[in-house]
Amino acid sequence: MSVLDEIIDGVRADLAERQARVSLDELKERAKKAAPAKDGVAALKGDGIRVICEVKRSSPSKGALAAIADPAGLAADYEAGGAAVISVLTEQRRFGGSLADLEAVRAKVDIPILRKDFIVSAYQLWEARAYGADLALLIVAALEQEALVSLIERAESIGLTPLVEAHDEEEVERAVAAGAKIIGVNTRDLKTLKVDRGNFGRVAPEIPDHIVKVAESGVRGPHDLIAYANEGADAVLVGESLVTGKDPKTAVADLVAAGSHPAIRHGRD
Ligand SMILES: O=P(O)(O)OC[C@@H](O)[C@@H](O)c1c[nH]c2ccccc12
Repeated sequence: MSVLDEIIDGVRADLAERQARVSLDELKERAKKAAPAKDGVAALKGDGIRVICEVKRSSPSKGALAAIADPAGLAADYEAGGAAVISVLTEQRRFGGSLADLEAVRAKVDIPILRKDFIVSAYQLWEARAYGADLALLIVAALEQEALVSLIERAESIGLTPLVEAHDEEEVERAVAAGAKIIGVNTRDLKTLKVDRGNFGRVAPEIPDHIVKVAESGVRGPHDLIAYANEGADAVLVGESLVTGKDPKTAVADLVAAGSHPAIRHGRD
């Protein structure tokens, strides 16, 4: 069984527990009371390279990264540094996240929020909306094509923008065929957990121009952002280097400044 399969088994068990506690109708009621979702595509497209900053306590590959006693405070620092979107990991077993983190971050920041989890059912999309997310991650490798198509449709119908994660050319093809408007290429293989930054440059050319391209994982600082940008990224998703560094606000500001440099735009046009 791959790491991804193991994670999804745990996610399904936790999901069954929540479903037994909170009915879908209750969740829908709560989602109706949430502020309308913000436009995820608009947040990630435009001048400069947009930076998505992640609230991430631990990972299957590295174990504990940072305690993050105050996820909302960290997210506020990200926002102050110029983040375009905050990513909140809500998976509990391997990443140490929760819906409570999502709720706390929502109460503190105004920019769009991505629910980062292993979404396998519409119930989790309703949860995302009910706890204030604007975007939701859908991982191609975790879903049959039919499920991917229907979760993209369902996400959009409730106002969520799906960020569809692919790892290779074949998964990009599936994401495009399923109607993704934003595709993230994860340079970490979720089956082996290895990061190969070169993967973005190989896979990104397969993504049609009208689709927003996000480079995920392995950004240690501005030089990695610039490399991804020169390979066509509209945005980067950064977790570990921000949560393990000393000053997340300055680290984000440095990334945003690097991503605003005119030379990058020039290289891309
Ligand atoms: O911590 P990093 O290397 O900066 O990576 C962030 C993000 O890309 C990574 O957390 C991630 C990408 N796709 C995922 C899917 C599930 C869980 C986590 C992820």
